[in-house]
This record gives sequence, structure tokens and C-alpha cells, in this order.
Amino acid sequence: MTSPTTSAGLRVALIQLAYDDSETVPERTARVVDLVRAQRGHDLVVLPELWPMGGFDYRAWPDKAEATDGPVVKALAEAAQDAGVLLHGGSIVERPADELGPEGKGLWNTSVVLSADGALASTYRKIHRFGFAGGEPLLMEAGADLVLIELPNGSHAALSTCYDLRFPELYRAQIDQGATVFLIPAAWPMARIEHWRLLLRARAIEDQALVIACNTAGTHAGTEMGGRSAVIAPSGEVLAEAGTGEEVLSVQIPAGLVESARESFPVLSDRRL
Ligand SMILES: NC(=O)CCC(=O)C(=O)O
Repeated sequence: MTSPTTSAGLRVALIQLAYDDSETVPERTARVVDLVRAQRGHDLVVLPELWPMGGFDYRAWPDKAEATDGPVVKALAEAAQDAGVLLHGGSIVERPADELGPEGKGLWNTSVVLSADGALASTYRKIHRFGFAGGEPLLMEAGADLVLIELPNGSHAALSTCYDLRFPELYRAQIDQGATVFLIPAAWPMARIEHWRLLLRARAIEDQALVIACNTAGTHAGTEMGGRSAVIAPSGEVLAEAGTGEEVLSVQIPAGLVESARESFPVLSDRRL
């Protein structure tokens, strides 16, 4: 995969959604769809991990799981089309109609990307499952595939999700496939928010990539979420960072950011494999 010599600028909106346990999935979906529609004029809109089913609401996952042609993704597709944006819809608890996976669990933490014409452009199944003996490893299958998408400015973005951020080898594999941007939805708790902030900058600096990371806010299933969604330049400079509550972060990313960083300080060419 080759990226353009100089990528154009990109206008991005990160919807750092706050939620608690009081909303139903249809209610939250309706709220999110309105927020997405309001982002017309952006090239790319990003939502957090597992916002429909609740990132830490493990017990609800089996009942709330949907297929990627289910009501949540359909609503997101319509919103992307109405707003005329490429939409990273965060992730859902995916239950495909006809697949159980190697461990027989039948659920995945699946990110969905909708194009501006409302088509499902791409999906990514979270590779590193969070929760040790409980949570994701107990209930979900692990994804196995690297996924890259083309952004409206022609650059290539690699998909990962939340806990994946702790595994730098994933991001090295993604840049080896041509990624210059990392798109990372998350449900990262307040208790470890400084890890999030540090690791986002680390991934940007070590891989000389643009990091676009959208976290969750609010408190659900007894876990306070940390917010601090961010856009980080390959230099490690924080171009924009959200606070800890619900917020839409709107960022104009300058043209050629990654290319000029890699050209002026070509550290990646000194790798010894
Ligand atoms: N949803 C997650 O993957 C949470 C990750 C997390 O809390 C951590 O890595 O710390």
C-alpha cells in the first residue's frame, strides 16, 4: 500500500460520548446519530469503542449483541450519508448470524467504518482482548486481521481498539503495511488515564504516525471513563485533547504532516530487523 507523497489536510471530529446505565441502546443510538449528523463539513468523524452496548457492561453484551447489518450499524450508515462524512462508528458487540469463531463464543468487539455513501466500508475485530480471565477473553473471540482504510485525503489509516494500544508490535506491523495514521476508539477508564495519554504519544512518536484516538466519558457499570480523546502529531505534539466530559473535538490536520516528519527525521529507516 503506498500513501501519497504529500497528503492533503483533513478535518476530523471526535465524538467523546458520555453515557451511564440509564439509556437503552435505541435511545443512545438516536442521540449519537444526531451528533454525527451535526458534523457535516468534516472529512472524518470518529466514535468510541462499544458505545451502544457499554464498554464495561460485560453482563449485557450477549443480549445486546448485533450483526454488522443490525439496527445500530444501519442507523450509523444513514447518519454518515446524511452528514456526507467517512464515519468510524466506534465498535459494537458483534454477533454474526453464521459464525462462532475458533473458541465457539460467537461474539467479537468489532469496529465499523461507514463511507459517505452509507456503505459498510470496513470492519476490524479487536485483536487484544481486555479483562484477563473475565470480560472480553471470557465472552469474545479475538480478531486476527490487520485492517487499513483509505481516508478522504488519500492517506492510509490502520484500525485498532483500546487495549490494543498496549501492544506496540501491532502498530509496527501496521506501518509496515503503509499506515501513516492510527485510528483508535476506546473505553479507557479514568483509573489508568495517564497510561492512555502516554501510550498515545509513544505510538505517535515511535511510529512517526498521526494518532486519532476517541475515548468514552461518563460512568457506566460502576467504571468511570477517562475521556481525554486526542489527536497527536508524529512529533508527539498534542494537536488537540478533550477534557473528561462529553465533548466533540473538531481538529483541522495540516497537509503533509506525517510525510514531513518522516522526511526531516528519518528514524524509521534506521530499523534493524
Ligand atoms: N476496553 C479496554 O480495552 C480497556 C483497556 C484498559 O482499561 C487498559 O488497557 O488499561
